Amino acid sequence: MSRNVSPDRDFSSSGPSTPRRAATSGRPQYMTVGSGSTSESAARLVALLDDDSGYGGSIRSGGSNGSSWHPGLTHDRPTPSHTPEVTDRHIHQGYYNRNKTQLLRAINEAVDTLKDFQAFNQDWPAHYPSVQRADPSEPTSSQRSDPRPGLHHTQSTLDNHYEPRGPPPSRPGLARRAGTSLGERGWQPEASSSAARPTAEEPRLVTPQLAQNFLSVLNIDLKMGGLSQAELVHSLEKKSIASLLDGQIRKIRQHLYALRERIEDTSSKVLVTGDLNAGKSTFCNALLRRKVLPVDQQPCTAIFCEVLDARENGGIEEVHAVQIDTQYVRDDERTYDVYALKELENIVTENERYSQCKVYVKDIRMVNESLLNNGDVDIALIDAPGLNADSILTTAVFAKDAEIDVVVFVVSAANRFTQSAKEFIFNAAQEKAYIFMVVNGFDNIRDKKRCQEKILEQLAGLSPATFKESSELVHFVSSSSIPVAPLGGPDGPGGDGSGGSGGSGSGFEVPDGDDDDEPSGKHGEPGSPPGKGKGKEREKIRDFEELEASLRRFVLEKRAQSKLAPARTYLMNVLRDIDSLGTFNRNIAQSEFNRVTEELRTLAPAFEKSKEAETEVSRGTDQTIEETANNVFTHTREHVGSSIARLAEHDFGVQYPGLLSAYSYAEDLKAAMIQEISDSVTRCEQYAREQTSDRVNYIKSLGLLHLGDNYSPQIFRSERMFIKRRDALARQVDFEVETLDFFDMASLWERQEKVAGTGMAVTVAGVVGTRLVGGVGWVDGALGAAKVVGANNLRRLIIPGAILTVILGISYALASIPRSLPRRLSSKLSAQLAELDYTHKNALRISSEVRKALKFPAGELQSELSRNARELRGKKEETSRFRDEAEHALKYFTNLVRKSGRIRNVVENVNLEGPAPGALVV
Ligand SMILES: Nc1nc2c(ncn2[C@@H]2O[C@H](COP(=O)(O)OP(=O)(O)OP(=O)(O)O)[C@@H](O)[C@H]2O)c(=O)[nH]1
Repeated sequence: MSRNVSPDRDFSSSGPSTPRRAATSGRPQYMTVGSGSTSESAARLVALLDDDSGYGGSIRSGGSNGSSWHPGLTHDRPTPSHTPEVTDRHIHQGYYNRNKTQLLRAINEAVDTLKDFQAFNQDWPAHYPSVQRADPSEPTSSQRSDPRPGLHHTQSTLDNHYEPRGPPPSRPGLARRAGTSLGERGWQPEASSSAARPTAEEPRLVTPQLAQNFLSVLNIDLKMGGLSQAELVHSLEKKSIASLLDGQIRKIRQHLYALRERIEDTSSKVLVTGDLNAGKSTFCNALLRRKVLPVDQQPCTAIFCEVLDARENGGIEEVHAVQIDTQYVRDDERTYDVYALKELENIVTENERYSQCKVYVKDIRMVNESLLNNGDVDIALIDAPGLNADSILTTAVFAKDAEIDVVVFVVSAANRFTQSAKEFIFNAAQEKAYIFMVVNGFDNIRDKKRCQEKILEQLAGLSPATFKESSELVHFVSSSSIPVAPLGGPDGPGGDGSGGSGGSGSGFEVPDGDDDDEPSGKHGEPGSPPGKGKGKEREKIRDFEELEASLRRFVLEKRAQSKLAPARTYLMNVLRDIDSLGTFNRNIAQSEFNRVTEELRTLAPAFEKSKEAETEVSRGTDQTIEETANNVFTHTREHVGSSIARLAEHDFGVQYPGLLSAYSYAEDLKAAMIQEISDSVTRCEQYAREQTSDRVNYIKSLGLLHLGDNYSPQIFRSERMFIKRRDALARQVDFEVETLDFFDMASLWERQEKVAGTGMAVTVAGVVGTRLVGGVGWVDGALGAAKVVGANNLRRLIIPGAILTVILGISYALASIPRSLPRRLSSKLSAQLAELDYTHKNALRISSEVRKALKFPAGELQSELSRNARELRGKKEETSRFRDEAEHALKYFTNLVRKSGRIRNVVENVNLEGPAPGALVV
């Protein structure tokens, strides 16, 4: 094994770990390892450094003596030539830009759509699907509540003829917004703006299985009080759901903004990770062609080091060490400590104080060569600590970060995949699918073919996708073979040349030319033939350049996937959810529109009919009331009047006990007469009751006719009529039985005349003969008798006759008490009743009670009908409003579905795959 160095480089003066400075010239120094001749790339790099890089100008041009490092990064760098690789990159970039533009446009449209949706959701709370509860028979809260709260109040009874009815029959619900079953069980829509309305039947829409997949990003996360989401959706007010949905949409919008920002960000992050001491830092330095990160044979990198273009830091090269638990903000110096680049070595071991450091360095390479700043995308390299039990988790988390576009895994060719490496790759492969593999230290391997086979064999199991693309993604290189400029520049103070294991000491370090496959680490051993070493060296550099080209392609391609794919996926989810929710709501709006339109079709005539019924019933009941009251009035007058009139003839069944008890007889008779009058009134009342009951039933029948089952009048109790305003005849009638009442003077007088005539006739009969017989009246008889008997005889007859007459009269009067007393009493009673206006008053009382009794159901029916008409009017107006709303919602959601579909088509057509990695390289 020999170490061959370029003859024009002086490296003998210092060992590999000693900082080197060009001994003889001021121009950038470098060392090369190998056959002794400069490799093509190294030569190009040297030429570049000498002529173009702005390292302070070429020493040949006699400019600066090169004592200071002036990476003229602010100078224009030459436009790269259109090599196939560049063309490939441009094509990739073209794909990327087109996809990026399409996605950005789609994001903006989606954001606008979501904003609209939020606004619409305020007016028309969107329906949100929920899984129906297990027991459909269980009433919903809305079903539990009375659909007619207004009817629950106790109706104050105006009259005690009526009893409050039982619970009202259920009335058809008012117009409500409810979805229509779309088929399968499991889902049901919720009412929206009609949130307070009862939802008698909540249709199911899709199966619970589908429900789980229904919404992904618009899914409202409801985790409260141990209730399931479905239960919560049920228990929450529709407005609450709408506001939760609003919150969710806001979050989605924010996420879309973040994605948009990330898409617009032209930088890309590459995480370089791998086993301890696998050569990660060496690899990063090789990519940068500058010894930026400290390299040590002992594990040294303890924190994440992100290498960024110094232009992002105002062109200043420095290290920002970010303290643990601090969020790095470049513009806020409080979030980090500033160090010079050369101090990086001390910082990277500092994992007690710092969590990461940002290393701002100037790019020394041409646009077409640089990975860091290649003209298309600014790449930030992140050198991770070597994997071990402690760091594996942190690195895995880091690798999963959405900001990481590409994971480069550095594996030692000699050690192959360790357990930590396997674990990491296996996990990262789930996330990233492709991992860029750098099998480093390949120069140390003697049986390269076997090593390659072994590595690929292991990789096949760890990341099949990467294995499949291994020609593009797996590279066997020797990072330490790549010439790197020292930290301070090729001739700067930091150029210690330790980047290559066999670094020789000039400002630019070219590692040793190990041409042996032995895993020996014996770099730079002298003795190898110079030609062989040179060829091998060139080969290593070529291998590395191929790696760089692949990595650039991979970064560009993966950037598309890592930046655009999450946006695309998320956007697709958002749009799918908008579509699902839009379709769900559109269908509900459609069915609601159909339902309310149909409802309106029947409501209009029902409303007209209700108005007609109101008038008709009003007229009908008024007439009935009047007729019935008049009928009862007339009946009462007639009946009571005739009872009074027939009092004298009425057999009250009161026995005349004789003269001695005549007075009590008279009292009994009087009471019986009063009773009879009262009875006649009672009969009239009974008649009135019957008439009223009949008419109440008639009114009820009218109610049933017009209101159907919705009509539930109070129960009429006819026996409760006339309770308050009873007839109080006994108390009103006030007359004493007088002696004269026992004698009917008129009839008595008439009778006496008859008796006197008879006596005279008897007296003179024998005298005057038959002449007297034909006499009609006692006066005639007397005159006749006077003529016959003669005046003297007659005078003698008068006294006994008169006595006889008186006796007869008295005895007659006494005997006729049972006949004359009723007459007398009845006429006295009649007179008093007439004075009291008894008949009329009772007729009025009874008929007015009838009127009142009938007015209640009539009024009740009337108010029911008015309420019904009012309700129908309200329902009609409300239904019209719902129809307008539903129509508006239908239009909105139809548009929403159409729009989300259109945006989705655009997003779907964003093909992130592009051409296969390297496919375009001819
Ligand atoms: N022969 C040979 N040695 C290498 C190669 N790459 C790195 N080395 C050496 O391997 C040792 C470790 O290199 P580093 O770059 O520090 O490794 P690392 O993975 O960054 O180490 P940690 O971050 O501390 O885990 C150094 O001595 C390097 O010179 C290579 O390709 N070939």
